[in-house]
Amino acid sequence: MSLLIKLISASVSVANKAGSIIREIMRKGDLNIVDKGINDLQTEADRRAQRLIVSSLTKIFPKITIIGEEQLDANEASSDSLVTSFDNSVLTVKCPQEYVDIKDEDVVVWVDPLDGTSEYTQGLLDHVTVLIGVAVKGEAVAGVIHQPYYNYKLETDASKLGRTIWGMNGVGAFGINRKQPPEGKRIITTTRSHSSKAINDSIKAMNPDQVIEVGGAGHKVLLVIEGEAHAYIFPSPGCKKWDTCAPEALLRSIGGKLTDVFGNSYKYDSTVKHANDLGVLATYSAAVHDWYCNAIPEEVKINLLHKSNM
Ligand SMILES: Nc1ncnc2c1ncn2[C@@H]1O[C@H](COP(=O)(O)O)[C@@H](OP(=O)(O)O)[C@H]1O
Ligand SMILES: [Mg+2]
Ligand SMILES: [Mg+2]
Ligand SMILES: [Mg+2]
Repeated sequence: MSLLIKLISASVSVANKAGSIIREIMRKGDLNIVDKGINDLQTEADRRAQRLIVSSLTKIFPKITIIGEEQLDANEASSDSLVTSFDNSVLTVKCPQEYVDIKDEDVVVWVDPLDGTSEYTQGLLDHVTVLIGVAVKGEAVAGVIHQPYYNYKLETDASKLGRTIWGMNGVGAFGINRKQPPEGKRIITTTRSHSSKAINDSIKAMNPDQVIEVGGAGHKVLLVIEGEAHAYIFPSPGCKKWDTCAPEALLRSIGGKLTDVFGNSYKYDSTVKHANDLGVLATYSAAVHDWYCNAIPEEVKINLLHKSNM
């Protein structure tokens, strides 16, 4: 069994339990919110989900570097029992030849225990995802996106609540049906809680038919994959490597693309800067990516570049 398939399989299992914790904390209603900066919230769910994910994956893969969004006291153990099981459906997949021989030290796992925290605290629950991204030699190769409240408005059947999607370069994506967005239209999805003038100016320059403002990098990439939007536009600083690693890998596995505003892929090795200073641009197909890239005003791009060098 290849290391990568085992790692994705374990990530799917632990992401599912992290989702249960996120639902449990919301049900009990004690979110214990702190602001880490300006409009940068953290709840008990972010903390508990990250402890579970990092401790569980570390137990199985002690030599792999794992980087999580939340800065937590390393001495504080997970209060939840660890997940050391493997998701069987992933284990049946054949690892592409190019990844068969990768070593622990080639791998970095990027964990966003709860993406869309702002929306979580406001009760916009289907914006929330758990993101586990796997980078190999600096490249986003596989991603797990768990959406704990998928179907929560439609379903009364608890067994249908939530879904887990995963994808790997050279293998494809599972748990989601890719759909082409409507032809002859331009639908853009973007942030609802971290907007800026640069974002608004860029969207205006794209002359869209519709703009969907929702929370979460993971959630917006799912909208792009399911054909609800043509592109996810965020020409602003604020997103970090744990926001984009899993979404980038998942998108790539189905022929889409996630880059900075210049069209360059981000790197995900353990020494990279965590901030995605040059913004995020994601599209459903690599063929349309350049159009969106070129439509972002030059002034917006230059400003991002200047700020990133400061
Ligand atoms: N200005 C900013 N400050 C802090 N985090 C930001 C940010 N802009 C974007 N992000 C983070 O990027 C992710 C996607 O943002 P958005 O939902 O606004 O599109 C969120 O992840 P988290 O919810 O995991 O923190 C969000 O916090
Ligand atoms: Mg956060
Ligand atoms: Mg996030
Ligand atoms: Mg988060």
